[in-house]
Amino acid sequence: LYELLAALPSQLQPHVSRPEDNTFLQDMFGERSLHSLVKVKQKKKNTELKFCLMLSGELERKPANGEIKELLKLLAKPHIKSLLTVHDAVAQKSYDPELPPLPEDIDDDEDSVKIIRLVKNKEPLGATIIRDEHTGAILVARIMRGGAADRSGLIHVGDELKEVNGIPVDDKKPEEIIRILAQSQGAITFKVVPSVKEEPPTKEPKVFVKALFDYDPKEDKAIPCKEAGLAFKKGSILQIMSQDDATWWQAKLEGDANPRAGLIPPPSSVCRSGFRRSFRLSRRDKKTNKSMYECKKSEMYDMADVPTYEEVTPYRRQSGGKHRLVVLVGPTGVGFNELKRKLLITDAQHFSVTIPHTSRAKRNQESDGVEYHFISKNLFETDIHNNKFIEYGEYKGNYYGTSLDSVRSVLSKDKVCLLDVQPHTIKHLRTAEFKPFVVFVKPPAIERLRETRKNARIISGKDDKGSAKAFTEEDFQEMVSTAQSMETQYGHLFEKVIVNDDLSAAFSELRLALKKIETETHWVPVSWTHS
Ligand SMILES: Nc1ncnc2c1ncn2[C@@H]1O[C@H](COP(=O)(O)OP(=O)(O)OP(=O)(O)O)[C@@H](O)[C@H]1O
Repeated sequence: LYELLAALPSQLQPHVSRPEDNTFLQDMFGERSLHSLVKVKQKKKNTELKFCLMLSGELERKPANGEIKELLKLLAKPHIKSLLTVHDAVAQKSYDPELPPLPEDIDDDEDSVKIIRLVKNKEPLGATIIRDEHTGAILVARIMRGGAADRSGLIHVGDELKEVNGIPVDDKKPEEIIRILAQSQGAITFKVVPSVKEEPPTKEPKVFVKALFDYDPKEDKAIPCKEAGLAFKKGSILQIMSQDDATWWQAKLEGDANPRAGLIPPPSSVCRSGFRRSFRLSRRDKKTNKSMYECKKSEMYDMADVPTYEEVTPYRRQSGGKHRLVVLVGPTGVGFNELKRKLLITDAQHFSVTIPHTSRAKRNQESDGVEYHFISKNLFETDIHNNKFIEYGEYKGNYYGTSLDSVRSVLSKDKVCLLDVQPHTIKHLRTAEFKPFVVFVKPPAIERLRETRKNARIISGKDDKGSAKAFTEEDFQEMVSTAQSMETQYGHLFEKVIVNDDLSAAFSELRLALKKIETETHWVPVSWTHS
């Protein structure tokens, strides 16, 4: 290149008619710095560091202007020099894996055989295998989305595995093959007969669900490969990566950097066992459609009733938009009044509570629509009949209740409505209109209740507010056990659990949670955003 550059002006001369062109070419190819650069680059093992040093030399000879000075200063910095030294050291190494030569004994007739070479690091391959019951062939059963096998694009579901690292696998059990794979490091060679049908690459699906139960593949006897399972907790957000297989879905935990999906049980295979409402996983026998797992007859509730997954989507309240209804649930006496009172004191403009209805007669000092909406017994009963109440009850022959309209009235004033209800009413409130944010207020351990509630008083009965008494040991026990059963039965509906141990800590936690749902993006059921 250097010689060519030197020879070019004279070589080109016969083809140039105008003298200016000639001068231009002479100047361009005769330019000293161009020659230096070519010289520098030509030295075969030239490194970036040397290149820069030579460049600096070149630059120093130029008339100094601001930019040249700055460049020289930059190139002289020890950081740049060390960066280049490191670059050179790295660039000279070869990082390609050293692959063993291809096996020579490939049968020419077996034109459908594919030799695949994968380099395995510590991560698993992300594929499962199965023995075909009829042919006895070892087949690739699943490719985990985003795993090493999937990313290679070389292995597909249905491929028949013939050899691993030259070891024939026909006579091996899947477990033995897995052991061979687990022991292999670096390059692994597979000999496979590709499946006839090649799956078209699918786009990454964007379906998110919230898990409504805990799942641990280690405890699940039905999963074909425990390592391929994805453990999650009630409330986890999962991205469903594949539902192609009706017996096992593939999913990733939302926000998890690991690209490899794991197996999760599809909703149809989750059943409830016992009154504890713990979840046991079952697989159904394809022929008899009977559960292969023992879900006793008495435990076989309506499958649709078992909370499994709920499709969710990111949601953010538009500024100035309607607030989500804040629903507090928990055992009586746990501290709703206290928490609501504190919120109302801190910001009465922002928070509000509903005004209940009653059929009892108005007292002198009371006014309609302030303490209560006073209505006749007849009208109260008609309203009950027309499902106007979220909940209602009778006390000393009078009705008391909270109406849906009383909630609407608060929300329409752009205020946050604080409502405490029995947990069984949550499901009626879970609509796009109310988008309830359900907070479970949980009592602390009984020892802490005894300590913190020494001077506390229960306000029993809504009418005679004077009759406040101290908590008894039975009250504490009931509070704890009610909380426990509420959590098992309705836990999947709680978006936030706050333990009311230290009151001010519980209050701060509640305030922060409310602030977050007002201002930040969070997950809500898809159905709430469709209306
Ligand atoms: N974290 C706490 N520490 C100490 N005392 C508390 C705490 N939380 C609430 N209390 C006290 O417990 C008593 C009952 O609280 P509160 O009236 O708020 O309960 P509640 O859940 O609203 O009851 P109800 O369900 O009967 O309306 C009150 O005396 C209150 O001051």
